[in-house]
Parts: sequence; C-alpha cells; structure tokens
Amino acid sequence: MPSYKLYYFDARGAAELARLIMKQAGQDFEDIRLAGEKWLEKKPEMPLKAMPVLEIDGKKICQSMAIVRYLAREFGLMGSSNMEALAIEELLEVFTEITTKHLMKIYYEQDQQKKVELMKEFKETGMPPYITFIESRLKENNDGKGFYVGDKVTVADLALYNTMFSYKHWMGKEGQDPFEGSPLLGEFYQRVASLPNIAAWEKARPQTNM
Ligand SMILES: N[C@@H](CCC(=O)N[C@@H](CS)C(=O)NCC(=O)O)C(=O)O
Repeated sequence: MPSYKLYYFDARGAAELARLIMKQAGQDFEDIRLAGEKWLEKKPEMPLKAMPVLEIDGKKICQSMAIVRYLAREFGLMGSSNMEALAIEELLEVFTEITTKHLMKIYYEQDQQKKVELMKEFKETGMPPYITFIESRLKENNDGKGFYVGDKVTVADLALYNTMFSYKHWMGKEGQDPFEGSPLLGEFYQRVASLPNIAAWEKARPQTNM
C-alpha cells in the first residue's frame, strides 16, 4: 500500500473531497496544512506551485480533480460499471461548472452587501436548474432513497455531500443556502453524513471557514 501525503492550506476548499475519499476508504494519510512562511518554503517543490498536491510514495501530483479521480478508482468509489462511472463523472463536471460559472464571482466579491446579493441570485436563479438535475438523477436510482448511483457509496455521494456542507456553512450563514428547499437532498445529506467514517471525520477535522 503506498504512503500518501496531502498538502493544502488549512481549509476544506479544493482538498476536502480527496480527504473524504481517503477517510471513507479507511486509508491513512498525512493531512499537511501549510500557511504563511511554511507554504512559501514548500511552494517551489510543488509541480505547479499550487495546492492541493498528493504525494504518493514520494511523487508529487497536482490538480485536485485528477487526484480525486485517481483516489476514487484506487478505493473502488468510481461505481460498478462504466455507466455508473459516467453518471459520477457527469456530476463531478457539474460541480466544476458551478464553481467556474458562479462561485468564483461570489467568492472574490469584496463588498459584503454585493456578495450577499450574488448569493441570493445564485440561490434563486443560478442553482435551481442544477438542483432539479441532481434530484432527477438521484430519483432514477432507488427512487432517491439510496446512493447517487448503484447500491454502494461512490465519490458522487461524497462530492454532493461535500458541496452541500460547504454551501450550508458559507451561503447558509447569510440565509442563502441553495439546497435548503430540497427535502430529497436534505435526506440524502443526512444519509452520507451518517456513514461512520464520514461522521467521525466531520467531528475530528479542523474546523475551518472554507
Ligand atoms: N486547477 C488546480 C488549481 C490549484 C490552485 O489554484 N490552488 C490554489 C488554492 S485553491 C493555490 O494553491 N494557489 C496558490 C497560492 O495561493 O499561492 C486544482 O484544481 O488543483
């Protein structure tokens, strides 16, 4: 079994899905959180001078979603068929699209009042088509009462849970959590949050804003 070190800032951010995969799989890893001087010291060693970086037996690999896909394949979380893998990839791409089309604008807005207005717009018009899509995919499997695909947990479940957690603890603080109107996804969230390894990590992980 290779040894894993995951380098990132002291945040959930672009590293948390990789952490969740390893936690769900029961895989030990070093959760290295760099800040300030320590990050500047380490930065030249990173392939693209950015994080997250996963070090596998001494080899440093960058790009968060490549890391996620590698770990998901490695730990059997990429579905049980090519069709399941396709639905999983589809959802991962949806989250990438939402991030680039909507979240970056909100994240980088400096004016707090404008930021909340952008969150409201995202909740009211940006996110609803994606929520309808996610709900319909979820309902295609076990009437929405189980996992995102198939009959066991996959990286799609972890990615959706991670996104919902993040919105709840970010936009939710401003009363703008776009998922709060979906009971189906609310129940789904509780199912994933109750998985023993995920529940244990949610308690044990450093509490960070993002
Ligand atoms: N496409 C890359 C983006 C990596 C990236 O831009 N990471 C940011 C943090 S999320 C970073 O390390 N920035 C460099 C810095 O802050 O010095 C990925 O998904 O891993």
